[in-house]
Amino acid sequence: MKVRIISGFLGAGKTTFLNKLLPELGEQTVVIENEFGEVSIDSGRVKDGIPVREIYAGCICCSLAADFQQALKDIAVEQKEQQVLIEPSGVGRLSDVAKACKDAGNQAGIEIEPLITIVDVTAFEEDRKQFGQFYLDQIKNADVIFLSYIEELSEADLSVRMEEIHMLNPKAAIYKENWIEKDGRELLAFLKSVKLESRKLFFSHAELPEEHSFSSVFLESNGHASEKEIRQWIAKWDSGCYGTILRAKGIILTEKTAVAVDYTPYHYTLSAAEAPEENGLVLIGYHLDKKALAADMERRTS
Ligand SMILES: Nc1nc2c(ncn2[C@@H]2O[C@H](COP(=O)(O)OP(=O)(O)OP(=O)(O)O)[C@@H](O)[C@H]2O)c(=O)[nH]1
Repeated sequence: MKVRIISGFLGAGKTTFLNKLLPELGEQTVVIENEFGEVSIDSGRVKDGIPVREIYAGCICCSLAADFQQALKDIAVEQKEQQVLIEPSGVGRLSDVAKACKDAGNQAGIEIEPLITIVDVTAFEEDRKQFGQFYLDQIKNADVIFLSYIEELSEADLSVRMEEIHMLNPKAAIYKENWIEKDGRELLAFLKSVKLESRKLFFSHAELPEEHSFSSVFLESNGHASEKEIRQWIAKWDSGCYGTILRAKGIILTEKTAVAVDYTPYHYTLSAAEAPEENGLVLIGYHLDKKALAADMERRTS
């Protein structure tokens, strides 16, 4: 059974990348979605028809490692030919996820494909500064690196970023084009062209400094919000008055339709969506003032 891990920090583009690859991987593919938050949003974003196992409310690299290994072993027992795509939470350590796969694989005949990391080049400098080795674990342990939001950097800035990333992990193959514009066939061809030397995982065992400990909250919206109100929430998140919000996603019902919210401090989009099962947003960050966030949302939805 082949296993592919698609890692990357919060909002880097993991689910988008996974959805490009899926049509190329044949029918016997299973996705394992790991969400740090207590509500699983990404399982609903995976292409229709693909079985998804959800492991949420923690990370498969630490608190949920045992559940994760069991899920892998179960899949291996059910059908040996399957491929598994794993999307760890954006705040997981790739070294530990890969080790958990390796340990499960020793018992269940699992073959680990090149480890993929997606890096948002516009967020790289700031995230590296804030989260240090914890953040760099994903980059240092990647076999293949895809860069997102490259269209937002000048050529000169992009080549500086690429060089920095290369220096951090000289063995990784870096895909130099804008992968978001490519189809899955091309991305898979690149992945297959990567020649793997023996893989040695780098364990920094980096913990986040206490003041940066991540937490999450699900904000349920009981009524209808307007797009204007959603933009006002986002302006408040950006102001830092509720703590540091690093990621928000989910679907909010409006009077006429529903709006998918996709937020990081560097980019956000609001787009039309189908009515959701859960009318609300998952927020991940640190120093979150959860009470004030919930009160603000309640006050504004009617
Ligand atoms: N313009 C642009 N948008 C991108 C790029 N990469 C990702 N996105 C967008 O970024 C948003 C977040 O992408 P996701 O695929 O949900 O990111 P993720 O890493 O799965 O997010 P989490 O699992 O929540 O950490 C989506 O709206 C993507 O379309 C890129 O290179 N360029």
